[in-house]
Amino acid sequence: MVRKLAAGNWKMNGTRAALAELQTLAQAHDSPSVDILICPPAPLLFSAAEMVKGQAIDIGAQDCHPAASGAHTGDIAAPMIADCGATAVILGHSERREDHNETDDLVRAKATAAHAAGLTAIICIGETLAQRDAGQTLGVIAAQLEGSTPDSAKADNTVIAYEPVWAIGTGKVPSLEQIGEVHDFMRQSLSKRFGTDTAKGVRLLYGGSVKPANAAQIFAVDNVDGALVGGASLSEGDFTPIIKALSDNS
Ligand SMILES: O=C(CO)COP(=O)(O)O
Repeated sequence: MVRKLAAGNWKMNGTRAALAELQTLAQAHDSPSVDILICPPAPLLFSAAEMVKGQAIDIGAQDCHPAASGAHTGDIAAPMIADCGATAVILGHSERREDHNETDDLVRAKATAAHAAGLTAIICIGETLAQRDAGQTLGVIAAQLEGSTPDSAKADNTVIAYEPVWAIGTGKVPSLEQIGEVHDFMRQSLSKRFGTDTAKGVRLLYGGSVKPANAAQIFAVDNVDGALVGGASLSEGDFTPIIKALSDNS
């Protein structure tokens, strides 16, 4: 059984003052039975990583460039993220696919760069409501999973987050059957491509309106190994019950 993962995506929220929330979280979870990852905005990466040094919380970024360095104004390379003390990077979030026209090919290149820098790539995939309504969910998931996951993926350097676009920040959550169907499908697809051992070890997170009130039910679904949490990760008071629900389910 894999170790469960509670990951918080702060998105474009938080200045240095928000690090107090991280400190409270670190104090509250001295030796948790699940892995905890916080992904703050890039300007906070170094301070956040310094703050949690020696504690049971890891820090991740929210994007990286596919190149290791070069003339790419405003971008951040994977080795720079590692140099800050972060250990992971979220890639292919639907907000980046939408805001920056990110394609599966680009996400795959970024994930390859993340792996080369020793980072865990958290690859996000998920269907829109129109795609779900048209019965295309598993087709979309298959294409994004195949297209965005590089050959360098291994159990210990890759996490897949299923985030239905229509559930992000909306308070709407798929039914437990719908979540289970996609997670089972992702596990089977990974198994076909990478073999059973790797597929079993890659953690599959659910993301989209995970809150203290619905976390326990979601974590009870087969093949859900944790969550990628947006809004509810911004306050320790909301994130802690989600971590607890996950650890109760481990
Ligand atoms: O996009 C998400 C995490 O990456 C989910 O965001 P919410 O938890 O705010 O719906």
